[in-house]
Amino acid sequence: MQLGREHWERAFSVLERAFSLNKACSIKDMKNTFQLVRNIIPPLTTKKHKGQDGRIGIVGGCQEYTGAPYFAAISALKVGADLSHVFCTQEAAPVIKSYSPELIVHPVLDSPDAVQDVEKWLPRLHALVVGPGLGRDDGLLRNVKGILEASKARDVPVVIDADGLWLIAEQPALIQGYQKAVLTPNHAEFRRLSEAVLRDPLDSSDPHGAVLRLSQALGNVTVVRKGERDVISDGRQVLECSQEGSSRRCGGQGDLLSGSLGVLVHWALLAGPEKTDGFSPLLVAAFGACSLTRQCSHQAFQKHGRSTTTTDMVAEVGPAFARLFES
Ligand SMILES: NC(=O)C1=CN([C@@H]2O[C@H](COP(=O)(O)OP(=O)(O)OC[C@H]3O[C@@H](n4cnc5c(N)ncnc54)[C@H](OP(=O)(O)O)[C@@H]3O)[C@@H](O)[C@H]2O)[C@@H](O)CC1
Ligand SMILES: Nc1ncnc2c1ncn2[C@@H]1O[C@H](COP(=O)(O)OP(=O)(O)OP(=O)(O)O)[C@@H](O)[C@H]1O
Ligand SMILES: [Mg+2]
Repeated sequence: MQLGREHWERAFSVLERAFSLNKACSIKDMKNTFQLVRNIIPPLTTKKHKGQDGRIGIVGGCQEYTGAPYFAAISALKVGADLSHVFCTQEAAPVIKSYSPELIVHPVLDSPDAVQDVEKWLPRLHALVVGPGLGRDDGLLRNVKGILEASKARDVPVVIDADGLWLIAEQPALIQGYQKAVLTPNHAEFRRLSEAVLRDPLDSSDPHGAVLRLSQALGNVTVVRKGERDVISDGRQVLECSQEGSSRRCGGQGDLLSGSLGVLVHWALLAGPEKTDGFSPLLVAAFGACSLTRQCSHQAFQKHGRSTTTTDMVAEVGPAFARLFES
């Protein structure tokens, strides 16, 4: 289905080059940004083997939270990854397995050998999503610190969300300057992170500048600030995604976003900057994940209204993806 002028105007209201004043971008630019996302999507062919379109790992899942890693892992598969692994605590594993036979679940995160147990999978993973449903137990966070260090050493791209961002706020050096990292804070996580890194109260009058500055202070790590509008920056450029979503704020929507982003980050890095027209591949991947999540929310809300939950959104990943990126 062809998307109309109004759609593009809503979808992408502002494109801002860093250090320049706000410049409303033309409809041509908006279309082009969606085109950049399309450019990074690998074609479906009969010539590929299982795994080539993405093997994604999710690090999270503990006694309290089993839904979040499930949403992230299943969303990665629904976007188009071939295999989705969850590294969680022993207790959480049977619960997460019971939600879906499609996930590969490793009950290792609270073991004394957690770092080695995850590390041996790293050569086979294209991206790691760290944090959904992780919780804030000190022992678990120590293990995750080791997993992040091992991922950096092997150049594995990482998306950091939820309690993974709690760890980064405590120890920003863990991610400082790592060019293959994307952080996806919600409102509260952004404030915590920003105040920890910049050591200043957050300036709420300048949302674009705040994201730009945080990214710069972290050495150009890509930051996605989720909210009524999503603001994305790599410290050089700022993109805003205002794709129409819905007014439902049920839990788990951010998990859908981070899981989807895990796959898109892999695809974007594989495609490289030639396909993203000078934009950082991670910026394009982030724009893709934000617009997809919001479109899922929009479509699910049209069907389910007030009773919309993240499970309803997961069911929309395929149709929403096709509508935004394959039409
Ligand atoms: N089904 C599951 O298993 C799910 C599990 N999840 C997992 O839960 C863990 C904790 O994650 P989290 O997001 O609850 O984080 P946290 O830092 O405690 O912030 C919460 C506080 O921040 C505030 N706040 C938030 N947004 C705001 C806004 N826009 N504007 C203003 N305030 C806002 C708000 O404050 P309040 O309104 O209570 O004052 C709220 O209480 C993590 O592991 C995550 O993955 C979730 O993924 C959901 C599905
Ligand atoms: N006020 C809003 N209006 C429209 N969309 C929003 C609004 N706030 C958040 N979103 C969208 O909801 C999605 C998840 O963002 P949110 O801030 O809820 O993340 P989160 O708190 O991490 O979610 P989770 O419950 O999974 O932890 C994003 O796609 C974001 O664009
Ligand atoms: Mg969250």
